Amino acid sequence: MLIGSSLKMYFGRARTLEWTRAVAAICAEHPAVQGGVVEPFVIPTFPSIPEVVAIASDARMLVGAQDLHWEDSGAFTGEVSAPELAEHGVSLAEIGHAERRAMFGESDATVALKVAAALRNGIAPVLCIGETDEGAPAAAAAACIRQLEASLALAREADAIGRLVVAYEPVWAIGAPRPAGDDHIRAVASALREHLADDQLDAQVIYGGSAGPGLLPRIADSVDGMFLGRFVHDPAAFGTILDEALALRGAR
Ligand SMILES: O=C[C@H](O)COP(=O)(O)O
Repeated sequence: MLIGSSLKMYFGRARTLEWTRAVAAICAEHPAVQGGVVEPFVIPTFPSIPEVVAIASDARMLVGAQDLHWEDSGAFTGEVSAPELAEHGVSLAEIGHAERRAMFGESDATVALKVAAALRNGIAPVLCIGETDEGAPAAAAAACIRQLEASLALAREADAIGRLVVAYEPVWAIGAPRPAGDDHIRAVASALREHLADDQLDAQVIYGGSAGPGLLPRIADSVDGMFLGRFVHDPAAFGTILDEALALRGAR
């Protein structure tokens, strides 16, 4: 199970490091992490990456970036390349989050460029997809598969291989009081898993969107992990979800 959180732009440097130290301390002691049941990750803002990598690596936590540019170098003021992120020890990069699509004009075309850039640089894309409006699971799954394939178009043309994390995040469930319904998540995540089952990319499907303690046991048969936000701002909640993952492993 891949379980982690994007800190978005919620915290400054001090709180980012405080949160990472607290979660790293939990992970360093937790049998779910140390026993290999859970691979934890954290995705801080760009400037905090080097300090977060230093804290996280001792606790077997992966570190991600919240975005990257699709070119490997050049005159792209304000952007950050995949090769530079890799130099910093970043192994995941969030691509196409709903907030970036809605507020910063990201399209499936730019997402496809970024996914290809991540894969060619050995960084696993955390490719965020999800339907915009609440509706029937079958329609949501169809929309997500269309978005997924559009986002993978260039990687497929390049015959890319590597790890792919698909973060299923229904847009209507992000920043909400509660996650999407269990049956909805299970139906869409299962369809995505089935779609990717024989893929040459090594794909995992994780769920995000107002997720917190209590959700994983209800959807664990359909997902490979969780993409957490506000509901793990208290580090103890991260520990609770690790407990849940461990209990699920024990139950199998
Ligand atoms: O990156 C995480 C997701 O967008 C979910 O955030 P949220 O749990 O705060 O809704």
